[in-house]
Amino acid sequence: MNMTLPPLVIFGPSGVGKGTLINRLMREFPDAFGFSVSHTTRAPRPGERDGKEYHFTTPDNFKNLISDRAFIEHAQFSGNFYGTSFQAVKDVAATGKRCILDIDAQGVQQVKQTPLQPVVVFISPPSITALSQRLRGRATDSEEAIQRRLATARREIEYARQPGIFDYVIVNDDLDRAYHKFKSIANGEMDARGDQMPLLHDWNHDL
Ligand SMILES: Nc1ncnc2c1ncn2[C@@H]1O[C@H](COP(=O)(O)OP(=O)(O)OP(=O)(O)O)[C@@H](O)[C@H]1O
Repeated sequence: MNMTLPPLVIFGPSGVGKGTLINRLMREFPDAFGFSVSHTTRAPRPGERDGKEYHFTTPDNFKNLISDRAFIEHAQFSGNFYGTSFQAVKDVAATGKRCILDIDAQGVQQVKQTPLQPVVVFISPPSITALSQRLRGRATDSEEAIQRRLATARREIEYARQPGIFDYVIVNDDLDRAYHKFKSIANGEMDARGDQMPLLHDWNHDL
């Protein structure tokens, strides 16, 4: 059934719970969903295999792929290129799985310009205060990194608020409730429903 479903694009601010929702979906339906293998120009870390964790490539080759329009979306982070190729998404579809793309707002913009017709899901925090608490609760970042993530979050949310960006929004308030909605959208159920975009007007609270 999933062979006919277009790629599922998930985006939302860092710390909102995208990974948590996707991991749960993958655990419940290990055969139904898959991730595409991205290209990168960064060096492989010990244990990483070419074609498994990433397609490792040189900056020159990466630039050639860009000119050949091989990428659905690509971006540069800390001096390295990263990209998702059309071929990588096709490779997932060829296994009979629905491809999940967890990308940022800039990537969403790029994917929406391709003929893939992805289903785009924005994962929203119930409030900015909750988002900042989750980032702190995860305890993976310094205070400076958290402030940077919150600034980026603001841009992601502002992008998502523009008309016509997402097909569904899911407010990740109660995890079980949010997952239930996420699962029905991911499975392409006819009666799947998203949430309303929340106001998120608590930016200026003490975060
Ligand atoms: N509904 C929820 N209620 C409370 N806490 C949650 C909920 N969903 C996720 N969390 C917690 O919030 C933190 C951030 O979640 P997660 O790492 O999945 O976010 P993310 O959107 O994938 O972030 P990043 O983009 O940085 O990878 C984790 O500690 C997770 O356990």
